[in-house]
Amino acid sequence: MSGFRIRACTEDGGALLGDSSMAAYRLEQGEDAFRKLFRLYKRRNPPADLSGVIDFSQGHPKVQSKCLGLSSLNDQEASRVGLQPLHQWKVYGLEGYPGFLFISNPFLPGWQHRWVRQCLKLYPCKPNVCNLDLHMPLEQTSDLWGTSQEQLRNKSAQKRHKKSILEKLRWVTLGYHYKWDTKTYNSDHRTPFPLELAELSRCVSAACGFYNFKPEAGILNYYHLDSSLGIHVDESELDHQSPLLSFSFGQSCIFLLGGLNREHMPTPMMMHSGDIMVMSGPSRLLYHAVPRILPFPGGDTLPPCLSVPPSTETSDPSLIEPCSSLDWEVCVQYLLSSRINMTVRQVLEEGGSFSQAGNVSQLTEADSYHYYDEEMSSEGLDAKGVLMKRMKMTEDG
Ligand SMILES: O=C(O)CCC(=O)C(=O)O
Ligand SMILES: [Fe+2]
Repeated sequence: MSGFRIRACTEDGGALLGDSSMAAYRLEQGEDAFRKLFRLYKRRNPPADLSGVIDFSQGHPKVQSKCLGLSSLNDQEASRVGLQPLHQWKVYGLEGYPGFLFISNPFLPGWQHRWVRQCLKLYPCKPNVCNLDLHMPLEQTSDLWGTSQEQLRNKSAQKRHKKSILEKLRWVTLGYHYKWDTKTYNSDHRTPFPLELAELSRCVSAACGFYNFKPEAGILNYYHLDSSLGIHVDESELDHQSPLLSFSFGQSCIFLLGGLNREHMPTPMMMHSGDIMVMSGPSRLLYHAVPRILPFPGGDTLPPCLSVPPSTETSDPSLIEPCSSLDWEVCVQYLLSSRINMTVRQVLEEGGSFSQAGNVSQLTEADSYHYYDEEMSSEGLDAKGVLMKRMKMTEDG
């Protein structure tokens, strides 16, 4: 064990972990700090002490409020994608993480609903790509919403609920489609990036001072209560100067933000429905992971921001249409035990192309996603559709 690991445990770990977590936290030889903390928070029995997990909406000595330049996004642009006026946003930075911004649910009441509906009803449709395409015929994956909606609507009435196909969805890729096996994007595998999601991303990135951000690729992750996302760095994009944006909806999660290597003690934080993270500058290539999904306390309920009815406002119907109450019923049943995350990335540098870059894959372990999902693992595939043989080797990142 290196001296650095011991220091990380006693200094950073002491400040961030609650007492009982600290007792459980002792680095074993050969286990890096990130993996150790990942396993700690992934554990359900006995449940981990969450008192050291930063909740940005509750304040914390390491959290600083940030002011954004108010002229970077006007109220009308913001409202077209369901965002509050910029002066109402609560934006935070985190000590020790320059370039990292956390925006605490800036969505207008009733508007997250439209994004959830897009993620469940629209974005899994062709030509977008999803995990189910890897092991199901096209006829079965072409209309996940259509095949699942009745089953989901009746979910609460059923004693034993048979999983709908929509509940087997684990990821969708948009724009330049990420190839999980080679860990690359390709110029010849690109489909149109959804306009309204591009606009949402442009609004958020401009608000944070990134005026030239080009939303070129999206990875949507669909989590259930037993899902986690393994330790990784998002470095397959050829452009690392642009921010990576991350939007969360539904149940909350613990997100671990680490350093440039896995020996660096990560910081655990909550991500709630509507929260947005921006990883930019020195924080763009940090290790991170989602060890745990946390159902809203009390069970069988949604967080308050999703318990309001969907907004019916139609000021600019062409951008994102309202979520009907019929569609919302299906989304509610889905979200009672799920979290959806959308990440948006710029793939190419300004004026760059794949041929210039050579599109050479950097096959590093760091970049691989090591999902673990109890149900999917029983089907012999992990959430990204990678064979379990590989999963077993890397199970917890
Ligand atoms: O679900 C999250 O919050 C993280 C997703 C993520 O890291 C990714 O898709 O690369
Ligand atoms: Fe990531």
